[in-house]
Amino acid sequence: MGQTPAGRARPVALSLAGVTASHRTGSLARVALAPTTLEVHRGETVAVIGRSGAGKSTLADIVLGLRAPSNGQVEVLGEAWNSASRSPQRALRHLVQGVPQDPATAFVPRWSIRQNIARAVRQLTRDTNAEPRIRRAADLAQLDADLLDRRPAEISGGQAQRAAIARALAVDPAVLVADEPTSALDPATAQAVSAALLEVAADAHIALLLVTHDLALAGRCHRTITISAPTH
Ligand SMILES: Nc1ncnc2c1ncn2[C@@H]1O[C@H](COP(=O)(O)OP(=O)(O)OP(=O)(O)O)[C@@H](O)[C@H]1O
Repeated sequence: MGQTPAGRARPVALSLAGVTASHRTGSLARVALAPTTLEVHRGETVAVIGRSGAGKSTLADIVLGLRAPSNGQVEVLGEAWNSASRSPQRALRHLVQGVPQDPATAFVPRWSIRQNIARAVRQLTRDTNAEPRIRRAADLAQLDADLLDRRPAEISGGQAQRAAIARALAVDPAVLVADEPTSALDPATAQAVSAALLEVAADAHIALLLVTHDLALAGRCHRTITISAPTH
C-alpha cells in the first residue's frame, strides 16, 4: 500500500519491473524502451513524457497488453499481466483499458455508442445487464446520455473522446492508459477532455498512465516520469 497525494493508502494498481522492449525490422532488433520500473496506485495519475521516439507509445502498448516486453514483468493488482513468457489472461483483460488518440478506433462505426459500450461489457465482463454500467460510465466521463444513441460519426471529436473514456470505464478497469488522447482536439476541447480524464481517475480510483507532450497537462498529474531514448 502507498500514500497518494491525498494522503490515503491505496493499493498498487500497476507495477512494472525492469521492463524493456525491442522492435524487430528484418533481422535487426532495435531497443525501443530502456529498462523501466514503475508503480502506480489506484487513483494516481502519472504523466509519461519524453522525446519523440523515446519509447512512450511502446510502454503504453506493453501496459495495454498489445505487445510483449523483451524483459521484465508487468503486474496488475498484484497479478502477473504481461511478460515475455506470459501474455495477458482473458479473465484479467477488463482491468487495463485504453483511451486511444483517435476515438474512432474504439468503435464499430455502424453501431450506436450505447451498442458499442454494451458489446465491450459483454466481451470483457460476465455482466449481462450493461445498461447501469453504461449510464454510470457516461456520467463519470461527462458524456451527455442523449448522445448514447448516436453513431460515432454523429458526434463531435470531443464527445467521441468522452465516449471512448466511457467505454473504457464501463468494464471497471483498475488501470487506464491514454496515449496522447487529446492530440486530435482543438485546445479548448482538449483542455475539457483532459480535465474529465483526471477527474475520472480520482473519482473511480483508477491508475492513469497519460502519455503526453503537453507539459502543462503533465503538471496537473500527481507525478511525471520521463522516458529516455535507449542507448544502443
Ligand atoms: N513497429 C515498429 N517497428 C520498428 N520500430 C518501431 C516500431 N514502432 C516504433 N518503433 C521504434 O521504437 C522506438 C520507440 O517508438 P515509440 O513510438 O514508442 O516512441 P514515442 O516516445 O511514443 O514517440 P512519439 O512521441 O513520436 O510518439 C523508436 O525508435 C521507433 O522508431
